[in-house]
Amino acid sequence: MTVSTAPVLNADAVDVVRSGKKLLDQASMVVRPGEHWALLGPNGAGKSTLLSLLSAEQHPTRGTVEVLGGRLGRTDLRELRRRIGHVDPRHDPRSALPGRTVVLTGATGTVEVPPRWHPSPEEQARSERLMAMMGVDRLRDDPWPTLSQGERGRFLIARALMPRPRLLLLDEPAAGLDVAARERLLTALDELRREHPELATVLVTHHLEELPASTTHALLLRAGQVVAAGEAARTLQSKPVTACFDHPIAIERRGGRWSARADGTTA
Ligand SMILES: Nc1ncnc2c1ncn2[C@@H]1O[C@H](COP(=O)(O)OP(=O)(O)OP(=O)(O)O)[C@@H](O)[C@H]1O
Repeated sequence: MTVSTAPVLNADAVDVVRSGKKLLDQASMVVRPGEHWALLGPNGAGKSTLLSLLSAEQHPTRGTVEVLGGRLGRTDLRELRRRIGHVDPRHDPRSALPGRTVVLTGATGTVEVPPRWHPSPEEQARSERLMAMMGVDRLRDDPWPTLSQGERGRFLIARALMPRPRLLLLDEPAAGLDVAARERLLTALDELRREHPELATVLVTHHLEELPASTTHALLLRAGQVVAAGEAARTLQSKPVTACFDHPIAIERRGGRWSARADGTTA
């Protein structure tokens, strides 16, 4: 089997200007199948803005963005969005859907269940498999409002995987999780990446501790500009991270995972 190396994402010299303010300034990023990118930067750096382009929700003001071979501005964004797995922590169904139904809405790309829509037996079976993989099958009947943040996060990853996306975008998936829930989530992401070697992912976070060991690449953003981008082993180093956060930060990598602390402090 030949594995395609054509980029899954290709943003080239992108500017985003809103209300006269440059939110992204000549930002470029290329993501290939099997790569797992971390998108890091301080508050207001432009991470969400970049993610909104990669998820085909916004157009750039200048520059070009290609997602799964479709050029923003020349492609039907709704059709494109259906092919992207997007884990958005703000996902908020209006009705108290059980967790299993929220997963099924990944097949329709909608927040609620469309009228008169019924899942096929294949969709039903896939949703069951994905809930089991994410370790939430025992919570399948629990209504969404009663689920904890960590449980919702895992349901949302299962939901995002329903259309078998080649690209999975994760917006701060570990935010607000306790340490055990975070570790379970990161282990599940490592396993997911092992089981689907062609899947590409982009994970946004403020915290290096929230990066799975399977992270292969990183892009550091500051004030809308790319400070560093490339292989994680080279990019997630004290010097570029210090420049990105404008604060002396020492990075350590142990057992594949990263940690950060203010430089110059004693342990
Ligand atoms: N529509 C808009 N008009 C003007 N400024 C905006 C608009 N949307 C976002 N901004 C500003 O753009 C900057 C980048 O925002 P963005 O949400 O992309 O940053 P972020 O890196 O995701 O931040 P955080 O880590 O705090 O979530 C911020 O200063 C924000 O206030």
